[in-house]
Amino acid sequence: MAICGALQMKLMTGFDADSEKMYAEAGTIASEAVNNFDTVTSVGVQDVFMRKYNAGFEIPIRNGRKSAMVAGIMFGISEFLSQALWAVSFWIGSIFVRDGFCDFPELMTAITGLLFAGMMLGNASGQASDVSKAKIAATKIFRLLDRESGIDPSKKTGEVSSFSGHLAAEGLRFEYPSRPDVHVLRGASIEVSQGQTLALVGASECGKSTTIALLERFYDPREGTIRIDDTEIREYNLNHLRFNLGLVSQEPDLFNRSIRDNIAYRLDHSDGTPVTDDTIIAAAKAANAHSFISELEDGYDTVVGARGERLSGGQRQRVAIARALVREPRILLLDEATSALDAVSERVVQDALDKAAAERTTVAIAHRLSTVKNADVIAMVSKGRIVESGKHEQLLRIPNGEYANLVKNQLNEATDEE
Ligand SMILES: Nc1ncnc2c1ncn2[C@@H]1O[C@H](COP(=O)(O)OP(=O)(O)OP(=O)(O)O)[C@@H](O)[C@H]1O
Repeated sequence: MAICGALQMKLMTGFDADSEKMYAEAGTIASEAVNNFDTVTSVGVQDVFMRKYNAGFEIPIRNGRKSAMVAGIMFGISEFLSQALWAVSFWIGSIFVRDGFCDFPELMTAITGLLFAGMMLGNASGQASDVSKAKIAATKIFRLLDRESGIDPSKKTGEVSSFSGHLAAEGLRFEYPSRPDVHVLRGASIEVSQGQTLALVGASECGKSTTIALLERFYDPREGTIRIDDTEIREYNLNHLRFNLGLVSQEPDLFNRSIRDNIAYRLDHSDGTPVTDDTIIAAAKAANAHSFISELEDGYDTVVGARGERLSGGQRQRVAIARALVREPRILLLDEATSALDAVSERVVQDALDKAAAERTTVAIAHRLSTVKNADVIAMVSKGRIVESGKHEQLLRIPNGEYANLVKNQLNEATDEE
């Protein structure tokens, strides 16, 4: 019976592991469809997602049948053995009593002991499928728990209340862990002095957002250093580092809470003291958000909905800017902060960003030349390297330069559109 149980567990571990993988994939498809509900319905691909989702269950169903078959056969064998044990024990026992080896009470004591042990073993083998599932789940959990990140958020040293804002990155080389063969950054170096604006420009996928991700320490570079105020960013306490960098990205994440909470969000949690209304309003004013917030029926108490769905793109972005500014960071990171907006919203948001950048060190990724032209330094990124850097006019003078070509192309596109 114990052998049956062990065999059942061994066979079913393989089936269950495959099924677990397929369930996870089907779950990913379902959550993609739900999270992108608007896109999925507007392009009418619900059926495609349904088919993919159903296809995800083909292997688990097949495995489920095999697994039920194995469990059934093994259960049958172990039940048969347990009943056979009764029969054989009574048969042999009766011979022992007949030949005088033992009396009847001794026989019953031995048989009861034997049979109960057998039944317990049989029951245990019935749990084999649960044991194999628990083994798979526990392996995943322990693998996750044993993983050590090189980026330690619990490090207590390196606390910093504010930066002065000098930023320098040198020789950055980086590949994403999920795609180690793709060399995203191949020795990129940038420097921006306190209070200046650096614009990162370049073709799609050349590594601009990745540079911002490294500055925020979402990842560490494989090679190279990033220094803020002449200290390597690995030396800073991670929370303090991020707290002092104001990040505004293309699609801001707003929480399904009031505008006030969304602006004050991280400050409330950092030292436990709530942010005053004056501070929130000052940040909203600096982000050109105060007037539209005041016009809402519930003002700063307006709940914005999941991911800010009750606000327009431009309004969401201005709340995100206010959230970045309320902490008064000395360094602002703008990752295509206006590229998802229409022309009118873009102007209002850009105006807010220009105001915010005026007193701060700013690293901005932007596609539109009107946004980058006035930057103190423009860095042209190409295939993971900075190939040109300087002011707009300087870069335009480089014969056949990449930035000059980019400008020419954008001007041609603008003329074609007219
Ligand atoms: N999380 C990730 N995992 C794996 N690869 C990624 C990840 N994020 C980006 N990449 C890859 O890294 C490369 C650089 O991406 P990155 O977003 O830095 O480019 P970018 O210059 O900002 O592009 P764009 O202007 O289109 O936003 C791309 O090939 C991209 O597919």
